[in-house]
Amino acid sequence: MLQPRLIYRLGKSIRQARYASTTAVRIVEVGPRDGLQNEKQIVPEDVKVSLINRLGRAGLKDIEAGSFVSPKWVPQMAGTAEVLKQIHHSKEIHYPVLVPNMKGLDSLLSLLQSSTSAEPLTDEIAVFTATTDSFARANTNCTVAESIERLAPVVERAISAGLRVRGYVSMVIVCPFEGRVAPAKVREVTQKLLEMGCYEVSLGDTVGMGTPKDWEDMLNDVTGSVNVSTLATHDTFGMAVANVMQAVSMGVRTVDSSVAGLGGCPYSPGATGNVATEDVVYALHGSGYETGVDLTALAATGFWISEKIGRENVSRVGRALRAKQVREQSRQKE
Ligand SMILES: CC(C)(COP(=O)([O-])OP(=O)([O-])OC[C@H]1O[C@@H](n2cnc3c(N)ncnc32)[C@H](O)[C@@H]1OP(=O)([O-])[O-])[C@@H](O)C(=O)NCCC(=O)NCCSC(=O)C[C@@](C)(O)CC(=O)[O-]
Repeated sequence: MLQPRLIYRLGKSIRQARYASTTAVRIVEVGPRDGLQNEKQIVPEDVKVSLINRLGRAGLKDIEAGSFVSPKWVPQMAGTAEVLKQIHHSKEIHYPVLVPNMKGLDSLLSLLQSSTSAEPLTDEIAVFTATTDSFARANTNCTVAESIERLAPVVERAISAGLRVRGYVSMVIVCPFEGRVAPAKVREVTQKLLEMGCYEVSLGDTVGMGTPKDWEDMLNDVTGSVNVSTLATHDTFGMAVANVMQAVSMGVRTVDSSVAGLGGCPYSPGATGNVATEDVVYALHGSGYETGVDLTALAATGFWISEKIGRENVSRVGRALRAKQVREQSRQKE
């Protein structure tokens, strides 16, 4: 049974999601976590730190800094505590970190308690679950129901320690193991995360197969009862920018994306990176929305990190801007 306070909060959120009239869109940059977690090589901590600092200078206000997950499962995220200690903290920026269980929260809270930094190292965690048991098992070694049970006390304790908590639901359109996912399942899991105390829920098309019509149908169902203020859409089939614009046209005002299109999910076969932040920012700015992000500085950061880790920059906008820059430079030399 929902508590009255919660019903009010959900009711307010539905209105926000359905009738959002503001043109401001918040970008949650997930490259340093969702991007780098999937690289074959372990990216050195100083590179992760520089990446986060550069993204902050490009105007991003929410930058996922890493994970407190098991290093046996995702070795690429093992140095997150050091990264949090070394980044240049800005009061205006949130640096959420992924936490899968109480052990992860214990590690984070002891780090926060022992920190002598003037600024808190982070004020936010993100917890994650999925719509299907097959993916939940592959990603976290438990079913969806068990993950909800595992996360509830984590969320409660994080909130009482003064942290805000964001929720993720993976596989909101198609699951690589179980096929098409019913919107009702997305709604059910999203609602559970909100009832637990998550302030917002990110809906992830983790294999990136969804089309704008799939997103419209899913959001129409899910926004019937819960807040969907954010979404993460992977770009495997090249639909991600169109899907973002579909969701924004329906009132969604927070979008997760990854600079240079870095990454993917290590436990989702075939998933490529999240949609590139450069592509989302270009589409939004060109459609009358504001993000506060400096596209030129962001595109330069996309190239910087791609070169550092020897990976192709998959941002179409980043590549087009660079080609334009090269053309202009050679014209000046003539
Ligand atoms: C959840 C577990 C831990 C269960 O994994 P498990 O093996 O069932 O856990 P366990 O409790 O049996 O522990 C196994 C070992 O890991 C250690 N351990 C256990 N927990 C921690 C911890 N927090 N930090 C450090 N160490 C930990 C624990 O101490 C033990 O060490 P041992 O005794 O063998 O030496 C594991 O499955 C895990 O870490 N999974 C995370 C996988 C992951 O990070 N996936 C990527 C993120 S999700 C994603 O990308 C999707 C998203 C969010 O972007 C949205 C979208 O796009 O769809």
